[in-house]
Amino acid sequence: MGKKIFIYDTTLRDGSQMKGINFSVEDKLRIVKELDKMEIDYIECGWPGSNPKDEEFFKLIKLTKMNHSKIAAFGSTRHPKNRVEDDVNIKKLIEAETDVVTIFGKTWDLHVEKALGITLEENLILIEDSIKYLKENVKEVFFDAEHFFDGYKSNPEYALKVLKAAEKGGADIIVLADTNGGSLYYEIAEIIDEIKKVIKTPFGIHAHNDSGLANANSIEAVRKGGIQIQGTINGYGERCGNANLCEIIPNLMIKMGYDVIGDKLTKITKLSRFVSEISNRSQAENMPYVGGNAFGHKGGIHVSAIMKDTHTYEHIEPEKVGNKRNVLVSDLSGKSNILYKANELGIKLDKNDNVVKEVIKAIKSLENQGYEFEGADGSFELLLKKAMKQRKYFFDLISFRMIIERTELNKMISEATIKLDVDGKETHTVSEGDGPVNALDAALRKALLPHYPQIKDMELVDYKVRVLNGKDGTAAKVRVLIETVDKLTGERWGTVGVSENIIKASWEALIDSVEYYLNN
Ligand SMILES: CC(=O)SCCNC(=O)CCNC(=O)[C@H](O)C(C)(C)COP(=O)(O)OP(=O)(O)OC[C@H]1O[C@@H](n2cnc3c(N)ncnc32)[C@H](O)[C@@H]1OP(=O)(O)O
Ligand SMILES: CC(=O)C(=O)O
Repeated sequence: MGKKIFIYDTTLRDGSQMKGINFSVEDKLRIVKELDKMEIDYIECGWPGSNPKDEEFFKLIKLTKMNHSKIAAFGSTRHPKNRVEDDVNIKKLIEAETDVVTIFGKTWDLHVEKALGITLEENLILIEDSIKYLKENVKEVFFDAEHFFDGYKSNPEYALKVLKAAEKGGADIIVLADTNGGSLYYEIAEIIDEIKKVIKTPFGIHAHNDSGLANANSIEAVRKGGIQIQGTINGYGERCGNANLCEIIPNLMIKMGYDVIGDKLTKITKLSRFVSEISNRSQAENMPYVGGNAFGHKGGIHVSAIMKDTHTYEHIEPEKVGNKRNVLVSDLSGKSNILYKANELGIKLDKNDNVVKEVIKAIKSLENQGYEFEGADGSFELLLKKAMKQRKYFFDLISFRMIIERTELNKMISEATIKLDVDGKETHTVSEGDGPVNALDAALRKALLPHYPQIKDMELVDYKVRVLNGKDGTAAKVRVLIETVDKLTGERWGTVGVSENIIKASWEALIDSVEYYLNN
């Protein structure tokens, strides 16, 4: 095992400074629990002096037993007008009774003079006395040197004086912050070489991603001897976000051999998705290591090669980070995509098999008409089974009719009437729904339930419509993608329909969804 690098997670503090993220106290407690299970060393949970929610959180977290992680409270150096022992924010930090307190202080002369409006000397004094006072009351105190790299570029002598003041105050770790995220990795390296000549205190980095280099800058700091990386799950954070721990941790462990989170790396994909869910954001599919498409292969040439050796188009085995490989079927597919997907379904096919050629031809032609099979694995499987003459049919549509009515009371009512042939018997049902597709779904279920009672366990969970040729206005073709779940097993499948008529496109996707379920 290599050298230990300490991870300081600030998802709950800097992560929550991202537009659209607003954690409740309960959300924070749930995330802390997961980060602790992942053996994250430090969890910065908020600013006790900032708002009542954070105050309440810090009261509750005291009652929570942690197995690995240390809890950190965040704040600033004392206000220039206050004596340190009278400063409300400093008092609140101490009252939080956390293992660690992290305070940030100004390092850039521009900020000292413009934002704080004090002299450079006064700033050195307030940094040193804030840290010294906290050290008398808290076990570990970290100093975030805000804008350190910009400060160094503006006035290197003063930026180093700030670090010396923090060291004199007794900071346990000095965290060099690239607050505006504008630094390049070689600048980080060059500047760190200079600070090492001046301070002995261990150092870490807090990098923002405004130049797209937060991860590279953090790794560069470690290469230069840094022992702590501050970052967030999924890279959430103010403006363009923070260094992304879901990318940095695998790099440190797999590529560089550091000791970071013990044997928990295989759980990092799950952690990323959990935090996305709690943050009410879709996980970025193309996120390295943990994204849904991080090991997804679409081009036929890629799929052909990974079937021979996965290293041809994968930098690591997906299992190392708890992710998995997936192959997509589209008009960029070759025979290998079809073979791979068939194999996943337990169907053995030969590359020269006519079925493979037939499916490829059908997919390319259907995608040309607007169908998309990447997100419609259920429809793809039906297509494959049809080509193999294995697809079973359970009902035939005779006709359907939709009525959409606006009542005098301004209520919208959707009603669907369906006539089906099921097992040679004509079935006629009517249902109302929240909207036309919901009514169609309800009428279809009503007709099929007496014959196939198992469909009560399937549920539509997502419905997406995309206009394919917008220039045709209301006559444009639309693609409907439906996602359905089996409530008993949790299995999900997607189906697709395309038409100029949104109801017809929905119907196609809907019957594929039911037929997929009944075929399996
Ligand atoms: C780089 C970072 O991400 S730092 C973290 C940023 N996060 C946040 O700001 C979220 C939490 N913040 C808050 O809830 C509020 O801003 C509070 C409670 C901290 C302060 O609120 P207010 O007292 O209303 O002040 P306001 O937000 O308007 O301004 C910040 C004050 O802090 C001062 N300040 C800024 N940095 C520091 C510092 N390092 N040390 C001491 N004081 C500082 C500013 O000069 C300003 O004081 P002034 O009003 O006398 O000019
Ligand atoms: C401390 C912090 O959040 C920053 O400097 O960006």
